Amino acid sequence: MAAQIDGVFESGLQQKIKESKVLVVGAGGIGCEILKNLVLTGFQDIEIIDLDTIDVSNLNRQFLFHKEHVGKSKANVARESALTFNPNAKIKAYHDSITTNNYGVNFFQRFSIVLNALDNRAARSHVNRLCLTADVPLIESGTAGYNGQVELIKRGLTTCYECFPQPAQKTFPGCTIRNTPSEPIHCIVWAKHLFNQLFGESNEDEDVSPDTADPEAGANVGQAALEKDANEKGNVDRVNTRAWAKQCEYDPEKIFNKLFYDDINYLLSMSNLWKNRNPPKPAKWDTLQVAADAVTEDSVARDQKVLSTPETVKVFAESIKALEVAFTKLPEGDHLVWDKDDKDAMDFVAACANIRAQIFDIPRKSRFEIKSMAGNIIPAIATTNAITAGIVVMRAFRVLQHEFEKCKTVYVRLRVNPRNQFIVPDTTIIPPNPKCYVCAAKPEVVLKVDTKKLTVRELRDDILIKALNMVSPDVTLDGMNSIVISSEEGETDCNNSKTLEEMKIVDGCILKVDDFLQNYELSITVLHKDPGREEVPFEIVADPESLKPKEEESAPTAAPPVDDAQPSTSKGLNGSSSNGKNTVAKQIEDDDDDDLCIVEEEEDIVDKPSTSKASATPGKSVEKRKHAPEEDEPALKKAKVSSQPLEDDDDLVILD
Ligand SMILES: Nc1ncnc2c1ncn2[C@@H]1O[C@H](COP(=O)(O)OP(=O)(O)OP(=O)(O)O)[C@@H](O)[C@H]1O
Ligand SMILES: [Zn+2]
Repeated sequence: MAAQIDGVFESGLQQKIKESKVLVVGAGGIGCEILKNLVLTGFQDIEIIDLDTIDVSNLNRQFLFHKEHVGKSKANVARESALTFNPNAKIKAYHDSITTNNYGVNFFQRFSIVLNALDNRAARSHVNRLCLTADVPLIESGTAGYNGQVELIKRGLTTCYECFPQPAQKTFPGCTIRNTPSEPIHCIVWAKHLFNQLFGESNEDEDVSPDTADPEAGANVGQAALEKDANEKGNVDRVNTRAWAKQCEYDPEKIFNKLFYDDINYLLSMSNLWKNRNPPKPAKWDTLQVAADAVTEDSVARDQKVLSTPETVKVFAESIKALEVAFTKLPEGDHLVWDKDDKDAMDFVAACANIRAQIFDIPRKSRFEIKSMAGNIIPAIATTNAITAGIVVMRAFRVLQHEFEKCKTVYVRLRVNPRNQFIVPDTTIIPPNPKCYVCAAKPEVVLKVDTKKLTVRELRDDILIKALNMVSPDVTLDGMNSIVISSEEGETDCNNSKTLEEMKIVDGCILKVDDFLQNYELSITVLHKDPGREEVPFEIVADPESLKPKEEESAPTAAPPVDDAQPSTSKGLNGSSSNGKNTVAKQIEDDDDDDLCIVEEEEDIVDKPSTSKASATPGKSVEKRKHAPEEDEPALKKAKVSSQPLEDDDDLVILD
């Protein structure tokens, strides 16, 4: 192998490559490329982990996988394929999630470097926290279409993955979705919720019926609304939607009339909503034509054009019947899972979204457009993955040589920038944010929430797990010695449905949160806020200082010393609206210009002999917390779409 021939690499580096132990997290588009690069450049001790199995759709860009591997573990097959390049390498594969408690700080401390090749924010945050605690350098990477990014995360030296707020995945207020949609995406979200109500995992938060608790409807919710009983949550209590659909044997006409005629009439009766909006126009099945002929099976035509109303209604009817068949085949209690690649599920969502759009006079979309919006799809491009993975491994060389100062974040772009760069390094290494809610000396955030409404379960699932990316949080109320949430199964279940107020968690209280698996402690100051219509259910502010009235100019923020918390920037997280002052969230724009030109300005992208001293893995010491990471308890995480702030330059980047 070329990499082992003397003179290809500077000898010190060659030795370090041989001696190092590398963990690759994720064996997908970037992970496969990284693994191939590692074995080809002489790395000999590699571990790779991926929780997934190989899907046909992976084969166009994950070149360690072939047709015969479909259905098999990604990590295991990646290992086998990579070994064919270098049978002498030692590769250990784990078919598992990195967020389980098999992989705690002790596990991470065994590595010289960790290379992330993940596709979701939850797993990235988790690895970020463990690498910080274990003090192992982490190279984080991601691509989105033609854009890519590689950054080093090193405790005390660079920003961590969570130092600055990332734009939250866009969510929409329930009343917009249920009562007053105004954009195609509102109808698409509603249609996905409807799918879940009828066939999927039904979720109280995904109610599709008119919301009489909408503050904008005011006291005057209309005659029809008054006549019907609303339940204590303000939802119109019909028989459970799924039970009702079953009773009427998924009759497309009945379902259509309920959703698009009765419910719309009901909304019309909430007259306050339509004072400054165009009212919706109810649609009744027998006044519509249903296409007589089959809607084209030509998948391109079917995907690209906006279907006529008769065609849409036909697709609606056919997809309901097909989903009914699939659903009734399942064992009692089981449900379907919405998948953009499932023809009937996608047809159903596209048809329902377009019928609702028409009712609300919102532009309708092609199936393809709806699929992209519903599935948050940005195409993965093999070349971007390959370039990005190449940069990851070159960055790994720098890290092994302890040339951290040369590891500036690198962006891969489609077109050269005004400086003629296609691969663009940042100008400086950005130091950690001293107010980071993860890597600061004393991580803290303020949580603004309606304490009369938020339940303990919602605090755990929506805030600690979903928004703050914890896995197994324990929560106590400061000064009261009371356990609010325990990670021990069942121990605090009795609190789950209580509101924060009922738990005596009111304005000004401080919660101490500890996630033993991540070795992560966070202090949360709770501020009560009254509910408002379009407001997000909660807001997390990572810099409590930013909430105080500005009396005097705060001292300018200097580059932070490693372990010292200092005043600085504010950040807003999640709950949807972020008020982060530093957030630069630009939209990724796909260019169609294919004229690529690689111009390297900085030598540090190119491999070059190094003169720096190298040492083995840096000394690490980790404080053990109350639970050993080996204790087993499966960790569940929800995937989130990630994207990050960018540098000062024109285009954006990032990535999942
Ligand atoms: N918690 C986790 N532990 C281990 N591996 C993970 C975890 N979360 C995600 N992954 C893996 O990270 C990889 C990311 O690769 P990639 O972005 O190419 O996704 P993909 O699923 O292969 O492709 P696509 O999402 O485009 O269909 C996936 O193989 C995924 O299984
Ligand atoms: Zn940080």
